[in-house]
Amino acid sequence: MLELEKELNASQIKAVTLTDAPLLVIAGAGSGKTRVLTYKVAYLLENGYKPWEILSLTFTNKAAREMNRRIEQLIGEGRTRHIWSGTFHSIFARILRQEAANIGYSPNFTIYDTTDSQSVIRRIVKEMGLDDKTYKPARILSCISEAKSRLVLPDAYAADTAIMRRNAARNISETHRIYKRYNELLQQSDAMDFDDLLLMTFLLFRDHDDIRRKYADRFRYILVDEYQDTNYAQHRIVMQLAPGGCICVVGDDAQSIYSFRGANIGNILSFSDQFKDTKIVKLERNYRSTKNIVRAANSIIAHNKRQIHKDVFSEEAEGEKIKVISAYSDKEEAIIVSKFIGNYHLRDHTELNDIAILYRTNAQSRAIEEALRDKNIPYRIYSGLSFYQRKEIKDVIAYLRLIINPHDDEALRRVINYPARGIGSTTLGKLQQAASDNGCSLWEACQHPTEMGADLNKGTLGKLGIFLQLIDDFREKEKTLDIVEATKYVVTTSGIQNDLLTDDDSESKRQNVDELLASIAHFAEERREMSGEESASLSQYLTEVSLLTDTDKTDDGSPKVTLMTVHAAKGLEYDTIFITGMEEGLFPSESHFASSAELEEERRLFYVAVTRAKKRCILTWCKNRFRYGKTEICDPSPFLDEIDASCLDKSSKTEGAGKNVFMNSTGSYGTGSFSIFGTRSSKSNNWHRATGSSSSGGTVPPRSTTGLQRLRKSDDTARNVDSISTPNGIVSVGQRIEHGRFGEGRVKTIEEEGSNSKITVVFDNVGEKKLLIKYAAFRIIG
Ligand SMILES: Nc1ncnc2c1ncn2[C@@H]1O[C@H](COP(=O)(O)OP(=O)(O)OP(=O)(O)O)[C@@H](O)[C@H]1O
Ligand SMILES: [Mg+2]
Repeated sequence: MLELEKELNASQIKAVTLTDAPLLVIAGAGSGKTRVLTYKVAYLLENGYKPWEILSLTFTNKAAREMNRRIEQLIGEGRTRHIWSGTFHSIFARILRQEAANIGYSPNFTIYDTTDSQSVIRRIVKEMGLDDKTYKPARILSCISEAKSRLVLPDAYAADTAIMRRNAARNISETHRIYKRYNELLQQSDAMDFDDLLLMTFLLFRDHDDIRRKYADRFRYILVDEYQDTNYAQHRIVMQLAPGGCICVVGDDAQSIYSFRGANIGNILSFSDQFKDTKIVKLERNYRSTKNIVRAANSIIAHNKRQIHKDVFSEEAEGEKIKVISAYSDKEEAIIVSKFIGNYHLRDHTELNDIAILYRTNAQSRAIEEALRDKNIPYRIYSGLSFYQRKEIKDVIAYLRLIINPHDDEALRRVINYPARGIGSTTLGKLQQAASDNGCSLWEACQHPTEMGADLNKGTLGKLGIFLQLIDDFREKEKTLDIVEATKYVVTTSGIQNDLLTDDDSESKRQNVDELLASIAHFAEERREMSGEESASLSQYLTEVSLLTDTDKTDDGSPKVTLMTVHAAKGLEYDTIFITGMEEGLFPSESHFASSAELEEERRLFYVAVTRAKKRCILTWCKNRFRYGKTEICDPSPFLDEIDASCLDKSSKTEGAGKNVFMNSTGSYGTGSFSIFGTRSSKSNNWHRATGSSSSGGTVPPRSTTGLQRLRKSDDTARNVDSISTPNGIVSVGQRIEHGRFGEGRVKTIEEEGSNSKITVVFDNVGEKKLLIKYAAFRIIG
């Protein structure tokens, strides 16, 4: 049974229980918006709604999973199984697959990533004889993406004089033609890009009212988190699906940070104009952060002119002041951060999982990673989708994509001659030309090259035939094997395995391919648990991978510091937050010179960063930063001066950092490895195994378990014991000790875990603390 009164305040309860009118919850950071959505879903389920009647749209798929987990804790296991929950993109991909035939696609259409899309544009620019320095793929793709997210189709694009004038001024006046051709080629390849997942859904519902009605009737209630970051297409689809206004959206205009991707703050501001009789609930109490952090955040956002005024307040403790620390260089900045972490972990027993390091750009992570590795501090990194962007992973996935959709030109181009099989670029060029002349996919051109005008010699035709047979064989196998077995078969039979085995430098690539297999197995398992499906399909897996967001990656959950961009941190919370690179031109980024609107967006981003912290926030900047291949002299961020001075720790605002760093001289603690992919990397899984080895640490044992590792593994298993030998003598449960800082206390439990053995002590003055024996400074007093 749900006990709302115990878990929510009055405004939150109102937001949860109000279901007979469109509802807009507009509230500051940490005020419980996501919590309201979670309880609201549980409330709906308790009040007669069926799971499949609820559509819950979140910013990441991980957030959706977490929400479901919490709901099950509240009202019982299995209750969320058939809820439609996930990101806009993943939910609409699912609907589009079901309805694909109505828009000229097959249910197995491919989702092109940015690299695929840019490669198509590159080909079109060449085909049209345009200058590739002016018509840069990234630039053109962003124009197309902007048009799609505003639901502007190629003809309307060409007819829009404002757009055409703007493009002419930028010397890209042919963009509308590229856009048109780009859509044709994607359709021919049975492929959609990310923006198509929204655009096509909109068109599907617009042009097939029966289908729109089917979904609008099915979803009796729609919930959307982070509404301030929806774009126009998403906003319109929501309107198509909720004509009756059975909808609740939550958001914070002060946290709108995706306008560069077409997000429109106006969607939240105009919500009540779009939905008649909208009720608005404001939440103003922040439950996440200390008073000091909330005050600091308020003082930052107050500098923005465009905002809905809110009085956000906290009833938590006053808390620590915010530290501002300057470093000489980015390298020193990273060392300082790592020392602070070591110290917080050892001295204050802050869990590594409760610490996050944020930065404005991914490039900043390198120096920080290095410093953490030096200190043997394990970390996970949410950055880009580096694992799935690796060549060996993309190669395997391209084969998988071809199995599902042989018309996927980009996948075919990638593997037609990998591993090398004598089909060179000249042949590919001829096939491409034939496909282009006949308006068909490359796959079709490969099937009938001669008929389609590709002049290939007999030898080449033979090689091409073998390749086609190989893919056909894979397609057959996929019907009978489960997805892990099917992928293994592809890796061996395609020749990839052999290629990686014969290359001496391929150890890490082989590990990555293993990791891919592990991720597929994990996916299948999760699918079984979550939806009760017997076996997951390859197509489902590929959809999931192509729609992963930065924070969606899972890992083994072992204690690690989290590294990510501020954008990726949206919606998350940690005890301790470091915000690094607080420099003019970096945060705020250079774009802010362009307009005051850009500066305000950067400021909202800073507001998001600070409001992730529950207890502690440390801001760092450096005087010299290595950027764009050279060392630049930096000024501190103007944002630092915008923070209410009473919220800052004055003593920390000093030159250099030495004074603030109180790490022991060796600085190193614990041992072990780190996650390099930020995903389920074999290395991250091995961290526990490596723990307890010599303090030089940091090297990763190979995957196979050697005798030594087995030994370490057993060393690693924690068990409760009555007494343990320590550098301070033998300590037993019940004994009294005196600790250097915490004073006197009684030993409650002892966990033996090799070099990670810990004692839990109930101190007379400071309560219970868990201490790592190897570092704990204490003496036995009775
Ligand atoms: N009534 C409440 N009682 C106890 N804890 C609460 C309450 N409301 C919210 N919280 C807690 O406060 C924290 C912030 O809540 P939540 O993440 O839902 O806020 P939010 O408004 O979604 O924040 P953001 O704007 O960053 O997305 C969470 O840890 C949540 O569990
Ligand atoms: Mg939230």
